[in-house]
Amino acid sequence: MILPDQSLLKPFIVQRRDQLAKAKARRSLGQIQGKVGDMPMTRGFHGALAAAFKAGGAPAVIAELKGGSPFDPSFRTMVPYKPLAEDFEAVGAAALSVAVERQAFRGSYSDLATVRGAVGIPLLAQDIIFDLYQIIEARLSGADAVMLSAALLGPQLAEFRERAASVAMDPLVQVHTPEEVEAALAAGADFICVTNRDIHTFELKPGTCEALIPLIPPEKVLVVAEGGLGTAADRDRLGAVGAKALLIGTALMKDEDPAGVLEQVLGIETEVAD
Ligand SMILES: O=C(O)c1ccccc1NCC(=O)[C@H](O)[C@H](O)COP(=O)(O)O
Repeated sequence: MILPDQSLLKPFIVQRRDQLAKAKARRSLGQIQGKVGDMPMTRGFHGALAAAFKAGGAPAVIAELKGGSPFDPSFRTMVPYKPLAEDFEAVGAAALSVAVERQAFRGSYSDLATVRGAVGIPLLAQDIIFDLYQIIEARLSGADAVMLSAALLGPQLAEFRERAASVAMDPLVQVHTPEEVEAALAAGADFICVTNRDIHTFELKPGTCEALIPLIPPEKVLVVAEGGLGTAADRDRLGAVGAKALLIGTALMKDEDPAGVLEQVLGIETEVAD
């Protein structure tokens, strides 16, 4: 793992490492791996986004459920996940991202299991992944995809991608710089998420998606855009540069009417009663 000393992610990783040590003391990697065969087959996350893009001709939307955010300490949500996930699916989200990391994103594997029981669309487990154990945990909790940060994993990226694919999950590789785009492509990524946010400083740099997406070959890679997005204009603008999906979290979760925001992004007209 590559973790600069000044990374704001550091305290969260220290805590996550501690949780993982406890989880491994209870059940080893070998033990949890042995359980994967008992799990139902995953629902294709990449495939669902590709199909939604093809059907709609505009970027699909991955709606993210999270209880908080490391870059916005004022953001805490207690919205019950089951009805929220059902609403997102009914409105037209092609897939959902569910935070499973406790300290930074205020999520849990139990949140993921709740959402898995509520909807039929595929799910991404949103974690800060630096240990192969987390990939198997995500699979056993019902996730169909995991986010792998090129910045954090560095030369381990290919190994983590392969491990996710080996348990039938779609690895989505997160990038924020031209060098990370290069590293993702060199690691064989066919599914890349360009983020406007620097994961070490938490700084939002609007325009990163527009600058980096054109560097990615569209015939080989399905591209997702994320970070500070949440309007129909974002969808149009990023669709025009080649994004096939947007991942939207804060703009939905901070609003009093998350499904209403999703409707606006998707351009769905709602009838208003007189
Ligand atoms: O993925 C990470 O490891 C990560 C670490 C630190 C900060 C952000 C990180 N990922 C980005 C997210 O998970 C956001 O939730 C996602 O981009 C949605 O962004 P937003 O719509 O701005 O909430």
